[in-house]
Amino acid sequence: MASSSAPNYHIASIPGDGIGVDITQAAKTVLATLSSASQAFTLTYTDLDWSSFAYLKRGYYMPEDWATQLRKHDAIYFGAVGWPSVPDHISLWQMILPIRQQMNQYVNVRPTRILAGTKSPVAACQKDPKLLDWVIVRENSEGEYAGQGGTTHGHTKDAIATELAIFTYVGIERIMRFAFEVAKSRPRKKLTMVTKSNAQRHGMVLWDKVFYEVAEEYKGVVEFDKMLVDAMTVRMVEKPESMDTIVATNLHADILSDLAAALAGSIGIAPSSNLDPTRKNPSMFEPIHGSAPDIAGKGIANPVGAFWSAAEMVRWLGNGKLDEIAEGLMQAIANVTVAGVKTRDLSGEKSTTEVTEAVCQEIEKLFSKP
Ligand SMILES: NC(=O)c1ccc[n+]([C@@H]2O[C@H](COP(=O)([O-])OP(=O)(O)OC[C@H]3O[C@@H](n4cnc5c(N)ncnc54)[C@H](O)[C@@H]3O)[C@@H](O)[C@H]2O)c1
Ligand SMILES: O=C(O)C[C@@H](O)C(=O)O
Ligand SMILES: [K+]
Ligand SMILES: [Mn+2]
Repeated sequence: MASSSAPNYHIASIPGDGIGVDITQAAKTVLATLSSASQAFTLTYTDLDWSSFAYLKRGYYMPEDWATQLRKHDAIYFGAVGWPSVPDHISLWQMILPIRQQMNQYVNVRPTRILAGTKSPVAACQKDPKLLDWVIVRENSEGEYAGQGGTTHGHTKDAIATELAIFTYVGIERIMRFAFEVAKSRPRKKLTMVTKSNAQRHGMVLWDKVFYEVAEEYKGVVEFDKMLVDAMTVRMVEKPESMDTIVATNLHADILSDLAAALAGSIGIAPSSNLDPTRKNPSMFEPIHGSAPDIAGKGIANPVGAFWSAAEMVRWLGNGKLDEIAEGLMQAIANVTVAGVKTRDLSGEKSTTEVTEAVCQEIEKLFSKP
């Protein structure tokens, strides 16, 4: 039992589809152990069956009052959405993207580093895993994800379809400011801005301009530079140590964060925090990966990205008061990977459940009082 002074948080749990269900279950098990072992917080869940399965059965992902329901919670824990029997743009636009937009989660923080006991495909990082330690700050509300565009004559060969990339001064300024603050809070105090302003001459030019305006305020405090997104992929592979915090548009950061995860060893370890920095709406925590239909139901999904996301949720909820508890969970994960208890994507042979149990045991050891 947690001590009576421990804060209780209300969590909306949305496992979603495929391995989203397995890894959410695993994360809840680990969070329950963290709660009882640390006695520092408790969680109360609302389990929401918003999924592609439910959509196929009843015709909608989320009920009409979904936003009101979510706003009753302190945070949202999300698994993944998407299933082959529903077009991917339907599942994304009926669940994850409206949540990110309407909950004002305009920042998506995606840290990447090489976990102890795991191997990067980058040769230099195999010798020195510390070379790769990044935080990608993804703009989470605009760009190609603004939802503007349309199709006419869609049923004929005269079809026309547009996808408008939207960039606003306000949207760019707030993400740049957030990214500079992240960079400033980290030991290396370094920010790399990713762009494509050579080809995209309107939105991306505004993106660059606002970046340099905000940068003026951080001169001498944060070191900063600019990369075109195509060259960025090369730099990530060849000079990982030359970067620390990275800020990129919604689409660019979506792509770069999958690459970052693969360079760190596996897509299965990477977390993300969809944040409303104003704290007026619940923020949402989820691994960056999807529902992985190819391995769903096999019990082999790597739960580490879900655990790391859970650690970030605890950190966010505590707002400075639960950092040590979140670090404890990260330490428990590292102890487990170092011991070789890993899923197949990390060249191990353990199941989701075995990794989960091992992390719970480590949590209990770390927090047990002498
Ligand atoms: N935020 C989200 O919910 C989200 C994110 C990405 C993709 N999706 C959706 O998920 C579905 C599948 O997309 P996809 O295949 O492009 O991407 P994916 O991330 O689901 O899978 C890509 C590859 O990585 C592997 N993988 C992913 N997570 C893993 C884990 N935890 N452990 C071990 N292996 C893992 C998968 O087996 C697959 O081979 C689509 O419907 C897509 O729209 C949703
Ligand atoms: O944002 C997206 O495009 C969905 C998914 O790929 C993600 O990274 O969350
Ligand atoms: K996800
Ligand atoms: Mn993605």
